[in-house]
Amino acid sequence: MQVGQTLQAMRRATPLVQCITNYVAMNIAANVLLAAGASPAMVSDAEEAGEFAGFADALTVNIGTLSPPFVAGMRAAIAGAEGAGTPWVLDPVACQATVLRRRVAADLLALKPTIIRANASEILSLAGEASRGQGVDGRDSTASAEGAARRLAQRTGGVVAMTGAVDFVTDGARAVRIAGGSVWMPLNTALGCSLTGLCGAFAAVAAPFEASVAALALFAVAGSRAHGAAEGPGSFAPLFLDALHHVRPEDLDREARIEGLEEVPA
Ligand SMILES: Nc1ncnc2c1ncn2[C@@H]1O[C@H](COP(=O)(O)OP(=O)(O)O)[C@@H](O)[C@H]1O
Ligand SMILES: Cc1ncsc1CCOP(=O)(O)O
Ligand SMILES: [Mg+2]
Repeated sequence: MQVGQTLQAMRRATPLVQCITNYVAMNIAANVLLAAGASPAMVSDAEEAGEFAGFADALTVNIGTLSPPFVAGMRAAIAGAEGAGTPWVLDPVACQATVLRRRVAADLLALKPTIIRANASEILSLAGEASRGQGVDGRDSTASAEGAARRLAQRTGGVVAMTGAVDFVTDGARAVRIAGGSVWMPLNTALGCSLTGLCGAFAAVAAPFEASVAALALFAVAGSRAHGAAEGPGSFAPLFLDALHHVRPEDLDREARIEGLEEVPA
């Protein structure tokens, strides 16, 4: 898969990505998008979110710090994105944890996100299966949730980009696994949320499956590079931002560890 070409297209476009994300992630995700080559804007109030989504290049919706005003903003923005034919990405943070989260995640899922980016525990919950997630932290392996991810993709017609020690991306028929990254990534809060934003940036320039693979591969390669120079989660964070910025398209093609899987009938 031509992930390098997709990275080049994303950087050339510098896509405007509207991120409705949580209070924890706002600053981190904005810096991740800027370092990678996109243009983030954290715009979530219902009074302007729909208007903004009408001209943004992509929208991402994250339920990390849920409240009624956020939900109203999400709904307005998704309507605006759909009206403009703009791709949108759902990040169902901790959707297994509470009644409110399960309900809002199910409501948003019914609006058919272009891409769902989540950890394995969240994917299992969205698919209606038992989840061992602890709050925002995944506690299930992606290997145990590949079937759930495929079923979810088939049900929604979107792409599922599931992350963990090994990532798994599927559109219900095609699937790949992506290796790499660092054990210090889950010890840096909001990196998953930031990756959701990056999926939006790539979805602005590529089809959802290819966009998801490129975004996750860039994270994996940058994470592996930063791991080599870091001493722990603290020193990892700035090195990871630098790596996101410095990975060139040809580096991504060379270093990405993407395993294509056999296609299953949709
Ligand atoms: N044990 C691990 N080893 C390597 N990379 C990991 C590991 N766990 C998560 N990652 C990477 O961290 C990023 C965020 O994924 P994840 O932690 O699953 O999301 P979330 O923060 O939403 O739970 C992804 O790029 C993923 O590949
Ligand atoms: C800690 C926390 N609490 C509510 S949202 C959030 C951030 C979760 O980020 P991620 O899912 O990327 O780990
Ligand atoms: Mg998350």
